[in-house]
Parts: sequence; C-alpha cells; structure tokens
Amino acid sequence: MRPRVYMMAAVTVDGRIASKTGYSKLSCPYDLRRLHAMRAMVDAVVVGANTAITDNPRLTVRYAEGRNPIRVLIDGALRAPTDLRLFDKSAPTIVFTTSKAPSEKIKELQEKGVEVIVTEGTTVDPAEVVAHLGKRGVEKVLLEGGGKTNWEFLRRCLVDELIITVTPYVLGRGVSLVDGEGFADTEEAPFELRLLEAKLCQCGREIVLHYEVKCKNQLTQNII
Ligand SMILES: NC(=O)C1=CN([C@@H]2O[C@H](COP(=O)(O)OP(=O)(O)OC[C@H]3O[C@@H](n4cnc5c(N)ncnc54)[C@H](O)[C@@H]3O)[C@@H](O)[C@H]2O)C=CC1
Ligand SMILES: Nc1nc(O)c(N)c(N[C@@H]2O[C@H](COP(=O)(O)O)[C@@H](O)[C@H]2O)n1
Repeated sequence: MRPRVYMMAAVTVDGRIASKTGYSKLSCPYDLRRLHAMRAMVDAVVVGANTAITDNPRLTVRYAEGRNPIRVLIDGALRAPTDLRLFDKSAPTIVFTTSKAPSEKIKELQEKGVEVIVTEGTTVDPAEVVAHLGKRGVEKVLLEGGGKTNWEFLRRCLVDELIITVTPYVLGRGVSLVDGEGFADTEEAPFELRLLEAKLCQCGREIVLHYEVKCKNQLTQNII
C-alpha cells in the first residue's frame, strides 16, 4: 500500500497561497501550530522547487512536540541553491530530480549528506516519489506545496486528504492553491472531495476545511 498523502496549505479568500511577489505568510500562530503538529505526525514532508527557493523553509517541527520528518524536495532541473536550509543537518533530506540536474550540484548535495535520486524521464513522476517513500517505510506524507506540485499530485489522485485554512485576505494575483493545466469542468477532475470537517480556528479569523479526496476511478491512479 502506498503512503497516505495529506495536502496542507493556507489560502486567501481568493484561493492564493502566495502573492505575485511570493509572499506567503498567511497563517495565524494557531494554524502554524497545526502545520507543525502535522509535520510531527507524518514521516515525510514534500515541497516543490519554487517553494524551496522562494521560502527557504526548514520544514522541521518547532511549534509542536515531535520529531522532524524526512524532507523531500522535487526539483526536476535541480535549480535549488545548495545552501538552502533544507540541506542542513537538522533532518534527513531526499531530492528527486532528473538527468537535467547539473552533476556538480548533485555531488555538492551528496557531500552535505543529502540523498539525491535521479529519476528517468524529463520530469519526476510523483507516483514514483510516493512509491519510493513507501518502500522505505514511510506511511504518511505531508504535501506542503506549492501550487504546481499540488497540481501534479492531485491530478494523479495521489492525495488522500486536504486540510486547507482559509485566511481573511485577498491578493488578487499570485500562486493558486492548485496551479496547473486545469480541468475543463468539475467532471473532468479524477477525484471527488468529501467534506470531513469545517471549523473556526481558535483565532476566530480563519476557517479550517478538511476534505477526504476520493479517486473516482482507482484505475486512473498513477497512470494519468
Ligand atoms: N500559503 C501556503 O500554505 C504555501 C505557500 N507556498 C508558496 O507557493 C509558492 C510556490 O509555488 P509554485 O510556484 O506553484 O511552485 P512549487 O513550489 O510547486 O514548485 C514548482 C517547481 O517544482 C519542481 N517540480 C514540481 N513537481 C515536479 C515534477 N513532477 N517533476 C519535476 N519538477 C517538479 C519544478 O521545478 C516546478 O517548476 C511560493 O511562493 C510559496 O511561498 C508554498 C507552500 C505553502
Ligand atoms: N500551512 C501553511 N501556512 C502558511 O501560511 C504558509 N506560509 C505555509 N508555508 C509552508 O511552510 C514552509 C515554511 O516552513 P518553515 O517555517 O521554514 O519550517 C513553506 O515553505 C511552505 O511549505 N504553510
């Protein structure tokens, strides 16, 4: 069985996870604690290259009790600078890339103790990432974005639960929660969302939406 994949993000009322300049600090302190508790609950946390480059995140557990998950970066061309916090020693990090990655950069990361997995093809197959993590004993994965990476997982029905916090802001332009080619209509999406819970955050200004993602046809999994 593949690991269970949770997608978590904070969005504005107009569905953005970041502004046109990449600003993304939307969550209140309670929401950040929820995020960190989730990190402590999972075995691995996944981000895409733009999130790694724009935010320079640590992806560690700091506002909750618990151990740090494995950090996973998907970066097809290995654009991420090698001095990012992701590559420090505070938790293990795995990078999934392709043959587009410069070999000196791979070497530099390996010397820092980062595991670099070069997959076949021009892009990384998210199903391969999830399967690889499963083989290593990972049972729960947290997908932390950004929008493009969310799309790549969702369109392949590789997400099981969505936990989305709606924050009281409007950005007008910027990065969408799910940012890809898009579906023509609601029927085209290969999954359905079932609302599990909608609750007001302790701050009184944000709504936390929790959905289960049901793949319409299990046969479409991993082959779209
Ligand atoms: N408000 C929130 O909760 C969050 C906001 N963000 C924001 O999202 C923004 C970044 O989002 P996006 O621009 O959509 O980028 P992204 O973070 O999803 O990264 C996309 C890039 O990752 C690499 N990548 C992803 N999947 C790949 C695949 N299957 N094969 C090969 N390479 C792959 C590619 O280089 C691609 O261009 C940042 O500004 C960040 O601050 C990110 C996470 C959470
Ligand atoms: N859930 C959520 N809410 C926000 O408001 C956010 N900005 C994010 N961002 C994610 O958290 C990462 C930063 O992590 P560290 O504090 O550096 O450990 C960022 O890169 C996004 O993945 N998430």
